[in-house]
Amino acid sequence: MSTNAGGHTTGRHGHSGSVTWPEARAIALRAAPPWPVAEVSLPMAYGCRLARPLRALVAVPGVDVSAMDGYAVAGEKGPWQVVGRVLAGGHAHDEVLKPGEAVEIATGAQVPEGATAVLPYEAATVTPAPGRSSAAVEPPGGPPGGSTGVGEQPPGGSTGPGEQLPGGVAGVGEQSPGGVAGVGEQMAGPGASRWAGVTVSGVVDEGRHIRRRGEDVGLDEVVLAAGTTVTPAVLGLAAALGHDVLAVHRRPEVAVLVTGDEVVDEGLPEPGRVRDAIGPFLPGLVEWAGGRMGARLRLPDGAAPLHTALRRHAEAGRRACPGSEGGLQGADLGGLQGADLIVACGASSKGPADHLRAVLDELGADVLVDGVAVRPGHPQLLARLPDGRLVVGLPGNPFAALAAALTLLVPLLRGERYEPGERATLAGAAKARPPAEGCHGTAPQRGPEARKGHGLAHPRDTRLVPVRRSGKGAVPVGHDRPGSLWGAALADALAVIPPGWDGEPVELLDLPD
Ligand SMILES: Nc1nc2c(c(=O)[nH]1)N[C@H]1C(S)=C(S)[C@@H](COP(=O)(O)OP(=O)(O)OC[C@H]3O[C@@H](n4cnc5c(N)ncnc54)[C@H](O)[C@@H]3O)O[C@H]1N2
Ligand code: MOO
Repeated sequence: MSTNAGGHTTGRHGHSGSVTWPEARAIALRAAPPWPVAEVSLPMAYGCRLARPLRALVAVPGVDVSAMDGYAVAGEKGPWQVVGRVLAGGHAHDEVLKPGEAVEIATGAQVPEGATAVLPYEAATVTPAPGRSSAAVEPPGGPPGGSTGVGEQPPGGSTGPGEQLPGGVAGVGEQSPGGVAGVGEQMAGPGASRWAGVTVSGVVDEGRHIRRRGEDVGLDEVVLAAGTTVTPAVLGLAAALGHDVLAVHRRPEVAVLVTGDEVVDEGLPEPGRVRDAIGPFLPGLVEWAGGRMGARLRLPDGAAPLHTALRRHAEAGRRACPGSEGGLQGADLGGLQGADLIVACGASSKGPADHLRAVLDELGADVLVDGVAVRPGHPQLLARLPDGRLVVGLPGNPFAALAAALTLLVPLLRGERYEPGERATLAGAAKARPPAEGCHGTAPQRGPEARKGHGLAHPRDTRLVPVRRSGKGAVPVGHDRPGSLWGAALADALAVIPPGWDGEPVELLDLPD
């Protein structure tokens, strides 16, 4: 037996056959398989982890483009003769720009070969052709409602030759929304006569406001490592780099078996019945931990229904393997055919209706965790079926089930992405209910130790205590009986209190928000 950094002993401990809480979590992490890889469309990849590094299928930008609305000019000194216009998404200017020439250009439009820099409208002085009105250089159809075309008189003043247009008033980009200059319009060639004699001047630095091909991302450059979680930004980046599908470890699908003849799914439970309080919290927890919620089946008490459901799942798994034929029809599989992992709620303890352990044995499962020295949640199970699929057994008491899910299920679903929680001091520990004698805890400690809050500790078992983070540390919220989720609903974390805890900072396990 050894002691880890959190002060827990590791190895078999506490209840017969059970392992310590840190060891149970470590076993689950070791058991987490790399979930199957699939090529999925971008929206489907959201929340999954990349199975392969993300490479750029195209350079970004793909060609040299303008970073500003203005004029692409050739040669370092103006004035430049305007010879056309290029819009984003339109035709490129098909001639090499000669020194002394310029094209009006939109942000994102391809910069013509030969261009030295882009002169933004704000820095440009446009001079109409001598003896021609500004209308002569208007784009076809004239400027859109109120905006000023190149060389047109700006509001509130006359535009004499050489006068600078007000920044942003005239612009290719402004004309497009008005439908004046269609996307792709290019005024080189015959249309260039409209520009005859129009010049533009200003001061440019070589290369200024030109985004060069591959400047953001080079062709074939690796931008993200395998294992990266696909966030909204990753989806946008992948699209920008030319991807329509991504190879991801698809999110494991979790099927849930809810046992218990006394458990009802809706309405007011009659005396002797209880509402299912575990089924409702699992979908959110599974999604939060990176899984996908699959089928939920209600099973009557008894070994046979549990045996049948798990055996069918194993057969469904074999059918799902490439090359396997025959077997059960989809309708017979009870919705378990897609599941990578099964969670069984209840039936994990030692009562006459608690058959999970025996059924797993009958099915030849390898039981990896059979009870954990933790309160609440000690009758929790982790087993691997002969086909490799994992079964997590959660206790029937709802808060115990939540604590067990955070112990085994979340590490299994997160795998390599799992990170232990931060450490925090425990404040106001007196609010927490000291563990009661018996199966759910031990007698509270008395004296100065208890006043420091050490009464929360159990001599042999870890305790998981609902807390809320505050400026003064984590504050136990109370209401933490195994059968009630009240405390967990008030809390934002479970404090992990090691056996024999003496007041040092404790790990906080996040609760799903
Ligand atoms: N002789 C022993 N008895 C018990 C032990 C033990 O070690 N020895 N452990 C106790 C602890 S701790 C727990 S937790 C429970 C776990 O029991 P099971 O996992 O077998 O679950 P059940 O017996 O079916 O139910 C326990 C309790 O929870 C209620 N329940 C069950 N399912 C749900 C649900 N989906 N939603 C809400 N409530 C549910 C059920 O009605 C029972 O009250 O065993 C102790 N006994
Ligand atoms: O799992 Mo039980 O207390 O530990 O409710």
